[in-house]
Amino acid sequence: MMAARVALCFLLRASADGPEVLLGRKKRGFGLGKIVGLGGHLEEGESAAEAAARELFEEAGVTLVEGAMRPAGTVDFRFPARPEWDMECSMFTCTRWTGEIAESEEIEPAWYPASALPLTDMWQDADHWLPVVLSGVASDFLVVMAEDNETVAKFSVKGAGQD
Ligand SMILES: Nc1[nH]c(=O)nc2c1ncn2[C@H]1C[C@H](O)[C@@H](COP(=O)(O)OP(=O)(O)OP(=O)(O)O)O1
Repeated sequence: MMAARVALCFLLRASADGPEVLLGRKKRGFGLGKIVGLGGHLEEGESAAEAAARELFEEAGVTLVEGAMRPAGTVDFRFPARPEWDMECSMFTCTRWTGEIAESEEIEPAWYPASALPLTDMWQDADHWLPVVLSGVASDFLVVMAEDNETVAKFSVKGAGQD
């Protein structure tokens, strides 16, 4: 089965205590209750960057400043026990946007220190790849979930990219 294509964008801002990242608690759909990156599925004819920008507007009410999105690598999420959940995820970071961050029906956004991510409330694979992404290193990751679709059976870095 072909993996669905999804895109995430991590908004970053500076604080006195170091960089912070915008994540959100999922209020419905896939990963309900978990804290996740903002984003979602690509629509027909959309690029990953276009999808990420659309989803950030739909989920948090912000408009990304054109040209301010930086490609931040990919994650190949595989669920061998549920192959229909497989996702090929393109990631971006962005430090410039307009509009006030607002809660939506899908997600409750909040800022977290990059050095103190809410890992216990995230997918269990996130601690393998999110700190790397936030450090500015663009890599291509492979995450294979175990039979329970929650624990990580295998994690690898396919190759280091350019940032
Ligand atoms: N193992 C995993 N770890 C993780 O941190 N994020 C994962 C993951 N597997 C999938 N994801 C993310 C990627 C993707 O952005 C998200 C699912 O996409 P969506 O939020 O768009 O799904 P939904 O079905 O809830 O939404 P709609 O497309 O709005 O119906 O889950």
